[in-house]
Amino acid sequence: MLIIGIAGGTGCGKTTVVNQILNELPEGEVGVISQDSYYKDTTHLSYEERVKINFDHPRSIDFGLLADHLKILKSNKPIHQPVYSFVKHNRTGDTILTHPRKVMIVEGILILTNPDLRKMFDIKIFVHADTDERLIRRLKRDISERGRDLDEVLTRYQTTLKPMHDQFIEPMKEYADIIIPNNKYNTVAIDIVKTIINEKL
Ligand SMILES: Nc1ncnc2c1ncn2[C@@H]1O[C@H](COP(=O)(O)OP(=O)(O)O)[C@@H](O)[C@H]1O
Ligand SMILES: Nc1ccn([C@@H]2O[C@H](COP(=O)(O)O)[C@@H](O)[C@H]2O)c(=O)n1
Repeated sequence: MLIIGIAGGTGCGKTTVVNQILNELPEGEVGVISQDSYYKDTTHLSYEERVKINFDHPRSIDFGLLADHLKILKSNKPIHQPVYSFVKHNRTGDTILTHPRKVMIVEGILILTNPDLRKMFDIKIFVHADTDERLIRRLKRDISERGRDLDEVLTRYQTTLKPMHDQFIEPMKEYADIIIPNNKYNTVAIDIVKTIINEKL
């Protein structure tokens, strides 16, 4: 199994890059795990308490469970990937049965901050988009898809998102094997990653 880690700040285009990679590759050969599925279970907290969580700090992620799941997949067994709700700020209680594939892609803002995970990735990719571009994309996406308003996104951006990005996410470029510039759609970089994957399939 080839495990590819794709990191980068919120709105840089990780999910889009993953979908572009999957597009045209043989169905059922490449699997995806999202770090978002591994936000810690916060059922014991009220909604008001959950809203205040710093979701851009590594401690918000259950990296132990994520690493365990990757090990299980590596041993050719399926996992139950939790489903996360950005509206409820919590896991839904549902899971998605995720089967091992020849290539597994793990994507998320903080996945390169965890040394155990870093060791498991055969290829580490960092997707870069400029800060203003990411904020614009995030604003549009969170308002249209994640049930947020302008004030919520901007307040979260100023209080946690930007400081956490500068402290934890941007420095992870150092560990990347490949950095994909993604201010514009980058078909050349996507084709290179697809070629690497096709060699493995
Ligand atoms: N290269 C790009 N140019 C313009 N818009 C993009 C680009 N990549 C992604 N987007 C858009 O930006 C938003 C955030 O992208 P997404 O892939 O969800 O980012 P991430 O997963 O890194 O948070 C989405 O609405 C997506 O359509
Ligand atoms: N309940 C939550 C959980 C996370 N976030 C934000 O999601 C971002 C990471 O997801 P991407 O798809 O953008 O990579 C992260 O910056 C968190 O702030 C949230 O808003 N609410």
